[in-house]
Amino acid sequence: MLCVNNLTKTYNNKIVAIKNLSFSLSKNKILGLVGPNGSGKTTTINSILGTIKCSSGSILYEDYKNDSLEFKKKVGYIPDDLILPESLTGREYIKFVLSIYSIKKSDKLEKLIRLYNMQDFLDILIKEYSHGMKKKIQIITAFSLDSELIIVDEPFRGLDVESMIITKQLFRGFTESGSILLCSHDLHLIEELSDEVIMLYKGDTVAKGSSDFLKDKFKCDDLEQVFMNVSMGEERKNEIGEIISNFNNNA
Ligand SMILES: Nc1ncnc2c1ncn2[C@@H]1O[C@H](COP(=O)(O)OP(=O)(O)OP(=O)(O)O)[C@@H](O)[C@H]1O
Repeated sequence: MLCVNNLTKTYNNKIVAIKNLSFSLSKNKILGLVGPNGSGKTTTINSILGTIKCSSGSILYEDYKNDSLEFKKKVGYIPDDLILPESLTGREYIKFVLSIYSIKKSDKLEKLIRLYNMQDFLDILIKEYSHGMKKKIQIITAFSLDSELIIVDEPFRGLDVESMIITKQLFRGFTESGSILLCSHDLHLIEELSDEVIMLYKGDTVAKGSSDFLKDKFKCDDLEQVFMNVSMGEERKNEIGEIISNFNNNA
């Protein structure tokens, strides 16, 4: 189980990017992390991964701190950015990452390659890949490792319809033994996949619970409406409504 307790991060410019965030993510669950631009999602992910130091709070996976080797073995990550070594082929890249984790042979790898239909592209340089192919290589690599929890940031961006369907099924299948922290601006996907959702706004946790709980609590039909409720004031909602309704008028 991942336990984040009172996570706070203040950057050097005094911006408090995340305030007292607490949650736990247990095995077999998908937790959706959402919020407008600048609400603290990346800060949260980077703090969990230990790539930035939090100002206060604690982050544990089981009993392991996030700077431990055990934590890094158990917690995987698929970033939103397509930062990949462009001068390697897909096969070389996967082999390189597996070697970092001392994995000589992954039974899952061949299945994942076939799942994403990437067998004919593995010996091509990554710089020649399309956006979606890069994303697929990131997903294939991450799911080839022995991680128990995978943090995924906008995993569907750039994927074609078939790959999106496959990825959703892969995520659900993965939770038979593991867990996923899913960060996305796509609230329909978040609602479809997540057991629990955390909504951030300017670093604060403004909503937390299952989609059904949140829809009930805020008397909304879907998570987009909940999001509008918790991350926009009435004034902003009215302003948007007014601009849209007058958009095609010359007035
Ligand atoms: N390295 C940094 N130094 C100073 N301030 C930062 C730094 N990184 C982020 N911030 C600030 O922290 C706040 C949260 O940023 P963060 O990147 O975590 O948001 P986010 O929810 O991931 O946004 P987005 O949806 O745009 O990716 C913002 O106000 C941002 O300007």
